[in-house]
Amino acid sequence: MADILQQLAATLEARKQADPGSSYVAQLHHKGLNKILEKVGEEATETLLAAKDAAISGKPDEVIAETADLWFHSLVMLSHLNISHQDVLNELARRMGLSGLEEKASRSAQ
Ligand SMILES: N=c1c2ncn([C@@H]3O[C@H](COP(=O)(O)OP(=O)(O)OP(=O)(O)O)[C@@H](O)[C@H]3O)c2ncn1[C@@H]1O[C@H](COP(=O)(O)O)[C@@H](O)[C@H]1O
Repeated sequence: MADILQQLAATLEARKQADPGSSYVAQLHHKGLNKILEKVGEEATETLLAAKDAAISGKPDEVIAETADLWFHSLVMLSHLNISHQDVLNELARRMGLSGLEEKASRSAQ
C-alpha cells in the first residue's frame, strides 16, 4: 500500500514538469488549484453515491473505483501544494492506537 502511494507520488511529482497535452496530471497542475479542488469534491460526491449504491446492491466495484479516483485526486492536491503524502501517512501513524473517542474527549477538556 505504502509502496503504491510512494510510486504514484513520484509519478505525480515528475508530471509537474510534463506537457499538459500528453499528461492528465500535468493538465490538472496547469489548470490550477481550483480545478484540482473541484475534482476532489466531485470524486468525494461520486464516492458517497457509490457507497450508498453498494450498500443496496452488495457490489463493491463502483465504490472501489470511485475511492481510487478520490485518493488519486487528493494526492494531486497534496502534490500541487508541495505537501508530501508521507506527512499524511505519518499523521495516520501518529494516531495509531489513539482512540477517536479519547482524542475527542481530550479536545473538549481543553
Ligand atoms: N491513478 C490515476 C488516475 N485515476 C483516475 N485518473 C483520471 O482521472 C480522470 C477522472 O475524471 P472523471 O472520471 O471525472 O472523467 P472526466 O469526465 O474525463 O474528467 P473532467 O473532464 O471532468 O476533468 C480520468 O481522466 C481518469 O483517467 C487517473 N489518471 C492518472 N492516474 C495515475 O497518474 C499517472 C500519470 O497520469 P498522466 O499524467 O495522465 O500520465 C498514471 O500513470 C496513473 O498511475
